[in-house]
Amino acid sequence: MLTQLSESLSKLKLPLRVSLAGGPSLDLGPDPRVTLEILDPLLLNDLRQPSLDKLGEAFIDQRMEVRGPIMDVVEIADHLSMGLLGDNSEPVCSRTTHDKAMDAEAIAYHYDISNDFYRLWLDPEMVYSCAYFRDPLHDSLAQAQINKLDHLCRKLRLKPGERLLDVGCGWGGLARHAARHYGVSVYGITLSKEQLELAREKNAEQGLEDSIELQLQDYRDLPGDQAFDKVVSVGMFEHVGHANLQHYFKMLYDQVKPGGLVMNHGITAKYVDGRPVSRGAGTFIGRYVFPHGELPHLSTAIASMSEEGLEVVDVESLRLHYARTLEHWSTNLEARLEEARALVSDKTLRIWRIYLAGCAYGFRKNWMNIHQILAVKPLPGGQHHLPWTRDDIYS
Ligand SMILES: C[S@@+](CC[C@H](N)C(=O)[O-])C[C@H]1O[C@@H](n2cnc3c(N)ncnc32)[C@H](O)[C@@H]1O
Repeated sequence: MLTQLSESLSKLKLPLRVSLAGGPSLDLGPDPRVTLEILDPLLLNDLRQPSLDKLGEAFIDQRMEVRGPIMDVVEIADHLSMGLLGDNSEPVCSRTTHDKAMDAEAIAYHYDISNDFYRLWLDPEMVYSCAYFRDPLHDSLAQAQINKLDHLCRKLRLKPGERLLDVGCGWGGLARHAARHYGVSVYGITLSKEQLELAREKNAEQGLEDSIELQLQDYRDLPGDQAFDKVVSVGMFEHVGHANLQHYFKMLYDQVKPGGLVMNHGITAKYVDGRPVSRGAGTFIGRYVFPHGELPHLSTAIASMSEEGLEVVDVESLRLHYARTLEHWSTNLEARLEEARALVSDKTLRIWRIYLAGCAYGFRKNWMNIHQILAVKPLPGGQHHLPWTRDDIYS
């Protein structure tokens, strides 16, 4: 059976061994670093057109076993796929009309799997978004996450006594950093019950309950009464969807006082129409990792913000920072697989292993980007009080 495939596969010259369980094997090049062991012979047919979603699915459904470092598995799977399919983007964009019930379900699917599982591979403050490697050679993940929290607070020019809204607050790392180091009071919202519980515990342990209030709330239920000096949203707008983007930015606009700042930090698509790249990788993420997630292009995000009256003042790409962050997360998880097995199902663990290593690879390859977009809500006369240079952020 393997011989039927050998002609198309062996011309790829990859450090890959393909084997049939208990049967023959085929080396596609010398010194294979990775082995794909086919457990279900029907899979051989799929290997003729090996899209990344099909390969990923075969792994999570245990129709195929992989051996070798997970980063190598992802890289070689991509070369295999590209060698046989070419370098195509996915033709269609998967878009949904999001409603609150659908989004709550999607968030529970991803975030409510187990706090202890996330604790295994995130930094101590459990920040679940791109870190900021000021010193790319020496910064640990923990240091880079502190750098990121501080970078956001500095860009937001937080001052003692101000009120900050954190939309999609996760386990509360940014709220605690801002309250402790910048003297602000924070109102944060999440849709994840598990996150909320642990975030509140962490706030209490650190004696910050008086300055931080966290609630289980959808961004569409915020009151819109301009009660906040600053608004921040980190790693959340990927859940909003193109159909709701305009409304989402209107909600952020409505929460902030005139003259206030809004920071949106999120993953953005490579292509302007938001279509995913890379032979099924986006399909896999949408199906198994972030249901109904959508990545708008930077230009779409900026256009929506502008339409809602937010004046974009600064944009920063952190693409390589996110590749590095995901490498740390993946390495941490790979080092603790036994503990992880006790916390989540085998299928979930396989999905998260592929997702972390695959996204590290994808950011490195420029399949998607991530941008911090800072905007101001101008005062009625059009002016604002931002400094005339950016020296204050970097001093
Ligand atoms: C990737 S996590 C980022 C968490 C946090 N900002 C951080 O950097 O660690 C995304 C967060 O967005 C929240 N979220 C997603 N959709 C939401 C919605 N419709 N309303 C409120 N929060 C939402 C999730 O519950 C989660 O807390």
